[in-house]
Amino acid sequence: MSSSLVVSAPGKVLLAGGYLVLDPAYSGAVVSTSSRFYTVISPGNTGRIVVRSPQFNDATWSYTWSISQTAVLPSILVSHLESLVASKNKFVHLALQKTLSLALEARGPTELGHALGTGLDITIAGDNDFYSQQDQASRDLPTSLASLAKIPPFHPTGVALTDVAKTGLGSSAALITSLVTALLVQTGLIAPDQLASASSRRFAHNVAQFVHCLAQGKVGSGFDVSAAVFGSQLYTRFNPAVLQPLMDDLTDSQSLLSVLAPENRAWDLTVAPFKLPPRTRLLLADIHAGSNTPLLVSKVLKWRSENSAAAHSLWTALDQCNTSLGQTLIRLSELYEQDQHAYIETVRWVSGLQPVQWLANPNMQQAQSTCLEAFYEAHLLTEQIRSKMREMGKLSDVEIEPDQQTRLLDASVAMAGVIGGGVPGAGGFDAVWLLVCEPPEDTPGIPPLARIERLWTSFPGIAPLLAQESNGQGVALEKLEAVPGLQAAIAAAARD
Ligand SMILES: Nc1ncnc2c1ncn2[C@@H]1O[C@H](COP(=O)(O)OP(=O)(O)OP(=O)(O)O)[C@@H](O)[C@H]1O
Ligand SMILES: C[C@@](O)(CCOP(=O)(O)O)CC(=O)O
Repeated sequence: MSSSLVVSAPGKVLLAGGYLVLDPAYSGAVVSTSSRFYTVISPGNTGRIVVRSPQFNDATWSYTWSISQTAVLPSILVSHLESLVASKNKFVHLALQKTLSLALEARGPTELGHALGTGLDITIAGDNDFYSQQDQASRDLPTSLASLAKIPPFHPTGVALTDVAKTGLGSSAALITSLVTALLVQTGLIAPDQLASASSRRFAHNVAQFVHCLAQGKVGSGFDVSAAVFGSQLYTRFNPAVLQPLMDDLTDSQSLLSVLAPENRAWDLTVAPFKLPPRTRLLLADIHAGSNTPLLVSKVLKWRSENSAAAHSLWTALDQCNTSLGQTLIRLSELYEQDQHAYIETVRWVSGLQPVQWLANPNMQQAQSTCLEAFYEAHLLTEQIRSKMREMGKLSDVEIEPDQQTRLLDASVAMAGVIGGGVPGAGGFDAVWLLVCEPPEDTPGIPPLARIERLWTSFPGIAPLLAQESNGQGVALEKLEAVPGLQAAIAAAARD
C-alpha cells in the first residue's frame, strides 16, 4: 500500500446550453467524462511543495511557504521558486495559495504545519483524451478507438503545456477540482471517507470554483467545475455576487471560510440529476484544433446586447429545445426501467436504420413504439438545437458550427443507430459529440460505433476519442495502484 493520496475529477461535454448557461434563467445539460485528471500527493523531504506534470516538457514548479503570525490573523504566503526552464503556472499557484490559506483559517498554523510536514510532492496527470492524440496515433497506427487504446496512459505529449492541442474537455476545471480537493483532504478540511457526502462536495465545489474563476480572471458560468465535482447534471449557474468580494480582495483581508463554507446559501447553483440513457454511448470526434472560447463568448454576448429582441426570441426557442432534450434523455432511462425488453428491442431496431426510417414499423408493440418515439424525439431535438446554434453563429458572425463540423455531423447523424450530435459548449473547433446506440452483441449487422469509425476515416484530421460518460459521480478518492499507468507516470516524473 502506498501512502499517496490520489483524487480524480472528470472532464465535461456540454451537450446543450452553450452560451445560455451563462444566464441563470437558462440551464445546460452536461455530461462528465470517463477521462479524468488525477492529483497525487506524497510526503516530500525538500521543505518545498514540488508540483510535476510529467506529460509536458519543462513542467515542474517548486514553491516555498511561510506562515506569518505577526498580523491579527495568521497568513500563509506560497512563493514560486523561479527556474530557468519552467514558466509560471498561475492555476496551480493559486490553487496552492488559496486552499492553504483556507486551511490556515479553518484549522490554525499547527495543524497546517503538520499537513505540510517537510514538504509535498504533487503529481498532476490528465487522461490522454484531454489532448489531441492524432500526432501520437498517426506515427504507426491508424486513428481508431483500438489504436488509441494502445497508447500508454498519461502519455507524454512531447511539448510544453502552452503548445499542446487541447480537445475542449475542460482540462483546467478538472485539474483545479482534483488539485484543490486533494489539498482539502491533505489539510484535514475534508475527511477522506466523507468525500462523497453532499456537504464535502459542496465545499470542494465552492473552493474549486473560486480558484478557477480567480485563475481565469472572471466568474464564468462554472458548469465545468460543477461537472468535475458532481458528475453529469442539468446545471443552472450561481449568482456571481457570491464570489465578488473575494475576486475584488487584492489585499487578502477577507475571510475565505465565510464565503466558501458549504453552509453558505448564497451559492445558489442548481445541480439536477442527469445521465445518458442505457445502451447509448457518447462518442467524441477530435478535430485536432481547439476553440478560443473567451473570444467566441465575447462576440456572442456583444451580439446579444446589441440585438436584445432577436436574441431573446432565439434564446427562448433554444432553451425550449435544450430543456426538452434533457427531459427526453431522462425519459429514455425511465422507459428502460419500466420495460427493459421493449427498450432493448427498440435499440436493436434503431441500430440498423437511419433515423428517417425509425418510425416506419406499423407492427410495433405499444411499449416499443413509446421507446421509439422518445429516441426519435431526441434525434429531432438535437437537429433543432444544431440549426438554432448555426443561426446564432450566423447572426453574431461566430463560427459556432463551422462548415467542416456541419459536414461531419450531417454525415454522422444520418447513419443507422446515431441518435444525434452537435458542437459542445461554445462550439468552434473543440471535439464534437455524438450519441450512438449500443445494441447487444448478438444483434445482426455492423454496430453503429464501428460504422461511425469507418465513416470518420474519410474525414481527414478527424479521429475518435476514447472518452465515454463517467460511471463515477464526479470528484473521487482513488487508490494509486488501481489507476492503470499512474504509478509509472509518477515514477517518470520523479526521474526528471
Ligand atoms: N496537465 C496540466 N498540468 C498543469 N497545469 C495544467 C495542466 N493542464 C492545464 N493546466 C493549467 O490550466 C491552464 C489551461 O487552462 P485553459 O482555461 O486554457 O484550459 P481549458 O479551457 O480548461 O481547456 P480545455 O480545452 O481542455 O477545455 C494552463 O495554463 C495551466 O495553468
Ligand atoms: C459558452 C459557454 O457557455 C460554454 C463554454 O463551454 P465549452 O468550454 O466550450 O465546453 C461559456 C461558459 O459557460 O463558461
